[in-house]
Amino acid sequence: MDFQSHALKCSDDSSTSSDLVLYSFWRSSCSWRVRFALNLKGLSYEYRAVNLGTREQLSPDFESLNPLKYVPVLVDGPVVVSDSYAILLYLEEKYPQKALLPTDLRLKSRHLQVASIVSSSIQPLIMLELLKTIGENFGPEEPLPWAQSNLEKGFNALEKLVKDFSGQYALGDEVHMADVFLAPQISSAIENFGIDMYKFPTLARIYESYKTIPEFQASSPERQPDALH
Ligand SMILES: N[C@@H](CCC(=O)N[C@@H](CS)C(=O)NCC(=O)O)C(=O)O
Repeated sequence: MDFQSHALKCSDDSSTSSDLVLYSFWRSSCSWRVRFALNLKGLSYEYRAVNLGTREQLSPDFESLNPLKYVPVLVDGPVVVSDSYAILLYLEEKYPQKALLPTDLRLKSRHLQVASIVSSSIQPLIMLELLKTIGENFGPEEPLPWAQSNLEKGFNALEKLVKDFSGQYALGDEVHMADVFLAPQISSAIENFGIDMYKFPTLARIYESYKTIPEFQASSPERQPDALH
């Protein structure tokens, strides 16, 4: 794939929302957050698959889009932004329809806290590359309990943070930023790491609600063009 041509195209300033391009990998939970948010905001976008299986993220062309060599990357005309948290804040400001952050500061801060816990204190500790390194250095039986204990530590905190605020979703009856981060992470915890959600009753309950949201369903890994079935 020619990532470079896109990076060059981004220097052209004449963009509209129809210029949105998302660099994504179907199984990436970080990409899933952005797909979910774009769907919630009703924004159409061009999907460009970056195959993490063949390490396409390491190509010089992709590196010119994101020097950290991770998906997701969103390109919006002249703007290139990577990192799901930054992308979410960018989308929120540029496309205020279907707000993902409430105006109430107390609630807003909790949304940011939940999103940040998922993206900084859970997902980086269970990344595939890290688990591979743990397996190679400490034995093949080590990665799974490592991942499970980090997921459970994070979910314990998240359960406490959402329990008294939750409604149909994490922090009320509207799908907001906390949900955009929680839904893919809970799905991955169950599907990839065998986490039993009974210890986290609020998270388990809201996950059942997520599964019925069309925008969440459409953003799921198996519905992406690069999904391997
Ligand atoms: N904090 C970043 C993390 C991005 C990230 O870890 N992406 C993973 C997929 S979920 C990736 O691209 N991994 C490729 C690699 O490890 O080389 C975000 O939220 O977007």
